[in-house]
Amino acid sequence: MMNVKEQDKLAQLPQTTEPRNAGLPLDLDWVARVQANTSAIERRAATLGTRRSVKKAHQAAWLLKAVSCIDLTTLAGDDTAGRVKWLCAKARQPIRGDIMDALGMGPITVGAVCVYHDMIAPAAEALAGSGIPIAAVSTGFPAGLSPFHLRVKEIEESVKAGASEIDIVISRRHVLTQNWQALYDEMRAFRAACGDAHVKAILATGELGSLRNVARASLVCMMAGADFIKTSTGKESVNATLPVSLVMIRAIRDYEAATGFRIGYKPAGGISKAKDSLVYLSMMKEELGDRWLQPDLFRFGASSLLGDIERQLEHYVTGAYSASYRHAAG
Ligand SMILES: O=C[C@H](O)COP(=O)(O)O
Repeated sequence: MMNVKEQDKLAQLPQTTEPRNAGLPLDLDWVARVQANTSAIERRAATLGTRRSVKKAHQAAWLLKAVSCIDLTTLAGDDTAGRVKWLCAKARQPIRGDIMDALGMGPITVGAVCVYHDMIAPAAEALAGSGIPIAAVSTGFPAGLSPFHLRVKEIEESVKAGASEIDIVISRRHVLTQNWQALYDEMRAFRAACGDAHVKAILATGELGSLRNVARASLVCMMAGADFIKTSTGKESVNATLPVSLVMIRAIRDYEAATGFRIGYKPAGGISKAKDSLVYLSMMKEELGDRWLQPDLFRFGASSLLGDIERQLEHYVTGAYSASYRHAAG
């Protein structure tokens, strides 16, 4: 079985804290220069996950790395305090103790728990003392079409209630009409309302019309101070995809090259298989480097990924697959 020495070195990288993105004045010339070569991006995306695979102990280490980067999410109209408390217990001990013992691993946690505003209080109670952050979706999630002052107020209320990460949704219409000033101003206001809480800008890429729009919206949100850019709410008909991810992480790379600020990336929606998480991690490593394999710069927004990862790890330690219903986080 795997022990710490056998682990891939990526699992031992230190947790560090980045200086926070200070943002930039809106640079419309830079925005206008941004293009996206859709066919080249799709060709590159098609190669991801096909060229190399990680096996056995290395795969187990990568899967544990993926677990540490999950924003364990419940965003359902029928969420209850009971469901959120169960999720928080899972966040504290994401992989069963017998599997972790067999792997020779000490305790790990997920990156954060992600909930609607009304579920922050039960999450705060259940996560007390764990150090696991609470992320709250905000600003009229998922459509973002409530009155602007209420969207700002919602952020303030969620921070007051105990969320240290706020996942805002942008106004898609500002992107579709190329109104970059309006998008920038909105994002600046959301960032200001967050105070010390970190802000993830959800672009809802499935509704932005083109990869070029995704690239430009990513850049504008970073200029306006986003700490993370995130693909989707999980509620659009198309959520996280590899082509969209390539566009967004290359925008992150360009922004770092120009400003020195490292922005986090959160693919979200529809990522439910362990093998998909490995593709995302290897894409981050290849495109941005090892620094983006830490939860302060990379998260999966996922409600059911953890269950499949636990099932694969159980297979690794026992040689047998159990039924997926036994891994209820799936
Ligand atoms: O931000 C997280 C997403 O809402 C989760 O989407 P999912 O339920 O498809 O994993």
